[in-house]
This record gives sequence, C-alpha cells and structure tokens, in this order.
Amino acid sequence: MLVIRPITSRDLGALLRIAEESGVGFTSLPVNEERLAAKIAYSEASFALGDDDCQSGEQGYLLVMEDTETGEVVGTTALEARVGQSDAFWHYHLGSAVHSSPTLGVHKEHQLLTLCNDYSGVSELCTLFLSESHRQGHNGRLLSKCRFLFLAEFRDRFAEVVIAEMRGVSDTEGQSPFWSWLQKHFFDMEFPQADYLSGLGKKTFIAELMPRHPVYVDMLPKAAQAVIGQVHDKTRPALKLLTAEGFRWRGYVDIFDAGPTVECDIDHIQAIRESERLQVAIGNTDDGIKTMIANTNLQHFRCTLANALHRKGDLVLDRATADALGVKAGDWVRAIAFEKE
Ligand SMILES: NC(=[NH2+])NCCC[C@H](N)C(=O)O
Repeated sequence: MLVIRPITSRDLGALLRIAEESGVGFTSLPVNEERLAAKIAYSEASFALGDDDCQSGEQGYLLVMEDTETGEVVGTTALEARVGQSDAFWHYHLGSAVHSSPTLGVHKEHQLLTLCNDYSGVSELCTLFLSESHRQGHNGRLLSKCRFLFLAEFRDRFAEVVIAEMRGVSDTEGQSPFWSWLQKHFFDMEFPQADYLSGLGKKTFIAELMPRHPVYVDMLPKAAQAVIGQVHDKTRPALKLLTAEGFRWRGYVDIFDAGPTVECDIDHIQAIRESERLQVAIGNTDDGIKTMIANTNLQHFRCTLANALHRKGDLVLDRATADALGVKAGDWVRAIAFEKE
C-alpha cells in the first residue's frame, strides 16, 4: 500500500535520492544535503506547532509517499502556508499597455512583463515528485490530490488563495529559451545555477540583477516569447489535474523560465468542496469505491487510496486501510471519492 505521511529526519537519504532523480529545473529540490536537511527540520517544526502559533505563516509541510511493503520512499509532495514572509517572492505579470494616438491614427497594443511580488502571503502547492518506478495507476494523482485533504482539514493554517508554480519550458540540457535572453543581458550564469541558487533560498541576486523596468514582450527574441506561460512537457499532466480542480492562469509567470503560475481560492478547489468528514466503520469493502482517505491528526497525518463504502455519515474501511491510516472504528477521517468510475 502507498501511504502519504509527514517527512522525518530519517528520510534525508531518500529525499536526497529523489532530489537527484528530479534533475534540473526542479527548483524546490536542490541536490544539497544541508538544504534538504533544513527543509525537513522546517517541516518537522511546522507539524509540531499548535494551531494558535501559526500566525507568522512561516510553515511548510513536506510529505512523503511510502510503499508500506518495502518501506521505500517513492515520492514527495508539499505545502507552504504563506510564501514571501521572510523573503521576497517573485513573479512576472503579463499585462497590457495601449499606446494610442487618435490624432495620428496610431493604436498599438503591447504586452508587458512586469516584475512583482503580488503573490506574497498566499499558500503554495509545491515540490511534487514521484519516482519513475512508481509512475503508474493513480499514484501521481494521489500524491498531488492528498494536499487538498490536508488543506481542507487544516484550513486555518492556510491563506485564502492557493497557487502552484508550474515548471516552464527547458530542454534536456537545462537550456531555457526565456532564461537565455535574461542570461545574455542581465545575468552571467546558466539556468541550472540560477535555479539552484533560488532553490537554496539565496534570492537577493534576483532583486539585484533582474531588469528593473517592465519588458515589452515584442522586443524579446521569438523563442523567448513563445514559451511565456507554457509548461514543460512533463508538467502537462500536473497542470491538467489542477485545472480540473478549478485552478486558473491569471497571467503570472516564473521570472526565470516563464512557466505559468496557476491559482484558486482555497474554498473553490473542487476536492476541498467535495471532501467530507466521516466516521470510520470497519468491514468488508468489496462493493466500495476508490476513495482517497486521510486521518485528521496533523502530527500523525496519513493519507491513502483504498476501496471504501460510503454510507450515511460513515465510511467503511477494511482493517489494513484503517491500520495504515492509524484510525479505528468511530474515528473521524476526511475522504473524497477518487474517481466516479
Ligand atoms: N525558476 C526559478 N527558480 N524561479 C525563481 C524563483 C521564483 C519564485 N517565485 C520565488 O520567488 O521564490
């Protein structure tokens, strides 16, 4: 069975392996043991905080997917309570400017990229990665969607708006057409290095070196223009999943690779609206439907996918599933039918 649980310091080796596997352009998982250990510590501290001590918003919840048969960690998924609280959080916003002179009969509409911190303080879905060996069945969807049960259950720890930064276009060598332009004019470093530095949290160089004035899109090389708001091929399924949940692109893109950032009001996320709190009953689930189920215990959070029978007010689980979730008959869980097949 695959179970999602909070990361612990014992998972450092596994996280390092996942970071190596994730490769270039995966900003939030830099191959840097010290940084990953700090991320784990930050997550452990966030899970340990009481509900009343979360005002700062400086919490991050890092979860791993474990194969309970082998004990192997096969993926990771995370949530940040509020971005941009202790540092600046950057985006480019794609807007328009009209240059119009009725007297001369000239009317031009331009697209502009403007550097901004508009998403400061929102919650973020981040760091989703599933090992190649386990990319099958519903695993990827489970790893992504479990975060909605988490958000729903621990709603007060999060902001009104939730975003997800999608990986932009880059090739196998890590060359990004959008970055190439920035690199040529403003930075003297390769995309992997810039991405790595920002992933380490060393972001002052962004404020120091990024173009200070809005950029007219028409003046960018065609290759750079073409990837604004476009996702990396491998990220297409993730974007599709979020779109189905209600996430939309509002013109915000990553400042390095121009990949889109999508957003949704927390209370409008489909899985959050549809999830239910139900009481556990133990029994036979042969006639059940595939259901994503999470317990309601923050520090011992568990989430999995299993057959379950939805009855009025309660949810029938088999013993193994209940054990994996650490729940017994009468306990509360949060659940949502996974697919209405
Ligand atoms: N692909 C990147 N590494 N972009 C730079 C980081 C951007 C991100 N929004 C931040 O401010 O942290």
